Amino acid sequence: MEKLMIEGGHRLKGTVQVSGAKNSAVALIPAAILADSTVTIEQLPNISDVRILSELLKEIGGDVSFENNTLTVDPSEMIDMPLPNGRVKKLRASYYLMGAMLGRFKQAVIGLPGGCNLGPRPIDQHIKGFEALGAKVTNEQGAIYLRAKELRGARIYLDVVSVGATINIMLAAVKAKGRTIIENAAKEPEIIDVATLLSSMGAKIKGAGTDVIRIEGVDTLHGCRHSIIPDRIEAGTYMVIAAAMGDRVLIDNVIPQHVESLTAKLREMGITIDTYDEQIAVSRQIGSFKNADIKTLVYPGFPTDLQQPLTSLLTQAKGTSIVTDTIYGSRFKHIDELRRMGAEVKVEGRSSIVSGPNRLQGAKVKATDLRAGASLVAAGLMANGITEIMGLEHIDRGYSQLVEKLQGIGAKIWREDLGVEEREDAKVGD
Ligand SMILES: CC(=O)N[C@H]1[C@@H](OP(=O)(O)OP(=O)(O)OC[C@H]2O[C@@H](n3ccc(=O)[nH]c3=O)[C@H](O)[C@@H]2O)O[C@H](CO)[C@@H](O)[C@@H]1O
Ligand SMILES: C=C(OP(=O)(O)O)C(=O)O
Repeated sequence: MEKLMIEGGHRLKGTVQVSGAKNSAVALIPAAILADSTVTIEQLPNISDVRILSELLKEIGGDVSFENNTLTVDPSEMIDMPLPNGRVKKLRASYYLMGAMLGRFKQAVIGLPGGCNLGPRPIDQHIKGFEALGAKVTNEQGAIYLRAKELRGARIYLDVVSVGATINIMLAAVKAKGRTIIENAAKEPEIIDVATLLSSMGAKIKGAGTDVIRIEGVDTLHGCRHSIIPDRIEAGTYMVIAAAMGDRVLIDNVIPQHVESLTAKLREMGITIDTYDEQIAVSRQIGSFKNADIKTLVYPGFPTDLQQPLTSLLTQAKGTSIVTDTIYGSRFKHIDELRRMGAEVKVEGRSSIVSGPNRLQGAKVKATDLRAGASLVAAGLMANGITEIMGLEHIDRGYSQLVEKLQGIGAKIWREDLGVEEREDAKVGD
């Protein structure tokens, strides 16, 4: 077990290469189950969520290899093996095995997912969708059992705009008989990416990226080759870090439109941002920048996944900022840790209220979830002295080569083994 060490206060300069999108990857990989021949996915991020899902596909009989960020899956020998426990609990996106296995085998048993603890994360809309397609769904001892004689297309109106439910219903519906219409669908870029892969496999999908998705079921899906979109949340995290500490940091392999809500907010604060076709340059003129209020919304609104990293930047802004999370009202576990570093932040209901500017001091802190980890990394880079971040396993779920990428732009950051006492503490915290 390791911890992350950061010596803060160093200015950053150079180019950061963004990896493939975690939230696409974790849906594209299960989607391969639906094909009858080899699916190749290129430019995947080398993160633990991807490695765990690859192992899960092996567990159900897939012939899987993951080398040089390219995953090859031959799904032809897969079976409908129950997965009630084990690896499925280590990540959120194992719920996509439900839609994909239901679509292929007409049945599946999948343990309720893990992932970031952001307060309640129900999957009722996924289940509503599966049931509308004709599946019987039960929860038996923490695992979801799905069974269908056949899947028939249906009109499904989502009560809540949900990324996971939209993708899961697409996965279950592409091989159902007849037409499925998903209304009030989520519009995140990752949904378009999954629809692109499925279409390359022979699926008939229209409207991905709008709030009405139409699917005509087909009997078979074939293998294909697909290249994933860049990770807009990883790109956004580096933009925030560059805004705090960057002389000029070029973020390469990004679709600027995907991070527009962040770009607009940073410009409002007085940060200089230049956008190019696939790159964004972020520079901060020496001196203070302005406070800003943030409200997270579904895409194309400000992403909840960037709320936590941005809060660290707001500790350096002049004035009071209010960060309201309308998606996950209790996504504020990073605040206690930021306070340990000297930040003046309080939480009221669904909002955190940040007073700045406030010089942060290095401290021993713990990442409680993935983006809490990102916010602590950002804070550590801004702080005076050394910051030690525990809970690295959360960060490793979503940031490929974090240490190397930050070292590449001049950050003093490294991994260290935990001491005996720290190992014991980490076990107690599990
Ligand atoms: C693997 C993945 O892609 N994770 C992302 C995905 O999570 P995930 O797909 O789990 O998030 P959703 O879009 O489903 O959740 C949005 C909101 O809907 C609620 N909800 C969701 C489903 C449901 O059946 N019932 C329900 O009430 C949730 O509690 C939440 O308040 O989108 C989130 C919101 O952009 C991001 O933070 C996560 O990084
Ligand atoms: C919440 C996140 O991930 P997950 O849904 O996989 O837990 C995230 O990526 O910020």
